[in-house]
Amino acid sequence: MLLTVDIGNTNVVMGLMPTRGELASQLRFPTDKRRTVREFMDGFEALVAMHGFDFSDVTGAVVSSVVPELTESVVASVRAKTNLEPLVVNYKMNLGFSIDMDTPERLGVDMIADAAGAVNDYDGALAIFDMGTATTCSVLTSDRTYIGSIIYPGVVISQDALTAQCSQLPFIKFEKPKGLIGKNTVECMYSGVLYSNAATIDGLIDRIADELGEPVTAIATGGVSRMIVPACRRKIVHDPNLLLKGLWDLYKLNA
Ligand SMILES: Nc1ncnc2c1ncn2[C@@H]1O[C@H](COP(=O)(O)OP(=O)(O)O)[C@@H](O)[C@H]1O
Ligand SMILES: CC(C)(COP(=O)(O)O)[C@@H](O)C(=O)NCCC(=O)O
Ligand SMILES: [K+]
Repeated sequence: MLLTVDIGNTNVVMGLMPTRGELASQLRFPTDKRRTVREFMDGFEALVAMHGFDFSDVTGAVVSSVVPELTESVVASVRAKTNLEPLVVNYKMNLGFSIDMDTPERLGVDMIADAAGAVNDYDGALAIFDMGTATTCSVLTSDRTYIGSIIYPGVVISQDALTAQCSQLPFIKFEKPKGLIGKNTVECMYSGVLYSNAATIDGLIDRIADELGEPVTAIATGGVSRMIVPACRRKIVHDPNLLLKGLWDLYKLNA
């Protein structure tokens, strides 16, 4: 069974993965750069105990991090608890695709993991939307080359910025709007969250397909994708476990 850790800008997700992409046990911490090795060790303890597993069930470990400040603490805690050297995802390992970017060393490893999972599951050119703290779109051509990405503010942080900057706009916790055209402030904001993000994705898919000169398979993943994808007009495959599948595939290719 694989121990996985995905360190994102909002959440750190620890998991135990017995089969590709499925977590038998998971623990989610808010990302806080002050977290200590001891806290992560306690987290692994809880993760393993939660479903009656034991550390001896863990045969490998893989870490993906877009928060460098936390990577070393997580790696040290994995070592301490499992005696295993975790595979830390990076652009130089065997990926199953090539990267054609100016600075591949800067490419977010969450996007690398998404792409690694996607090239095994989908044919043709790909546009992979990962909706977390930021929304990212990774573009791969049909010859399995990662040619670039698009990065813009994520659904939740863009909403929070709107509320923070506008005196008369209340803080909202997203709910599905009654319709496109709102009749009161909160309904107008619900509509804005949903349809601005959905329309952006639709528009980007069209533009990417135009630029590549071929149709693309669009895939969406990440914490908030579930609420946005249903409002999109383009065909989009919702694949919530894509990054986890990528971690499994990267481990198989590199361990
Ligand atoms: N299932 C969900 N439903 C609603 N909001 C979510 C869900 N999962 C995550 N979020 C919110 O989406 C934002 C991004 O979270 P997450 O997907 O964990 O991002 P990251 O991988 O960047 O840490 C956070 O504000 C989080 O609270
Ligand atoms: C774009 C990101 C901030 C997304 O992070 P997330 O929303 O998953 O926390 C992350 O992938 C990152 O820091 N990337 C480095 C810049 C780049 O990919 O070019
Ligand atoms: K993201």
